[in-house]
Amino acid sequence: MTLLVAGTDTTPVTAEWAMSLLLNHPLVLKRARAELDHHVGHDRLAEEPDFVKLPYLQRIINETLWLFPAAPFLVPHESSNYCTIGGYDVPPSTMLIVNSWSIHRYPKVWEDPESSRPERFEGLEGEVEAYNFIPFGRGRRSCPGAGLANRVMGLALATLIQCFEWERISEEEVDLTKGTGLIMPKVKPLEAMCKARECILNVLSKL
Ligand code: HEM
Repeated sequence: MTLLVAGTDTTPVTAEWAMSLLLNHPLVLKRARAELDHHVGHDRLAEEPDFVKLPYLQRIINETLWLFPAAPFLVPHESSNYCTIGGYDVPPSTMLIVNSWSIHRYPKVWEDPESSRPERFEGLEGEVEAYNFIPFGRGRRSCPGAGLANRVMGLALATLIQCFEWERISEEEVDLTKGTGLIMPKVKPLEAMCKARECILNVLSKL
């Protein structure tokens, strides 16, 4: 049951935030498409083994998880012993809630925390754990689906970017207001316009 609840909405919600950010930052979208065109080409869809050659796509995923972590308060934890956190004495059996949203936007740790810049993850591959980046939690109870979620998001975003031209439905930026709920949804579901890319019609017609 936990697997179903934790694994169903989190990934699509994150993909929706990612597409919303890309529509508001067409240059980032253009760069992601150029990376895909260069390393995957126009004769097939991106596959998992391609990911090592697609660092910018991974930075876009990281940036999305960083700005809009699907579980912004992780899952409540409980202290098993006396401990001290940030100078506070915490007795055993205390419910502890970690606010990843605030940690990700903490200006003493992250430069320019409110803006969307996938480039901030450049050079941090494999080191992000040391940089207060905890969209999947940390430690023994961290998300067991992190690897799967990263791969599914990678494949979904790569396919959407590779196969379609994307545009906002108006000049106005996509509304990035976050809604309430355990899994952070958008207040307004994303609406966008897309058109199949000429160069990929051949691949699409064989699906
Ligand atoms: C973007 C996608 C996802 C995000 C952001 C996410 C995030 C999280 C977070 C923050 C936690 C709590 C970690 C903690 O409290 O330290 C968690 C727990 C969990 N997640 Fe995910 N998750 C995602 C996708 C998935 C998927 C695809 C699955 C399974 C197929 C999954 C299964 C679980 C389970 C079973 C737990 C509970 C682990 C435990 O209590 O020991 N998650 N996830």
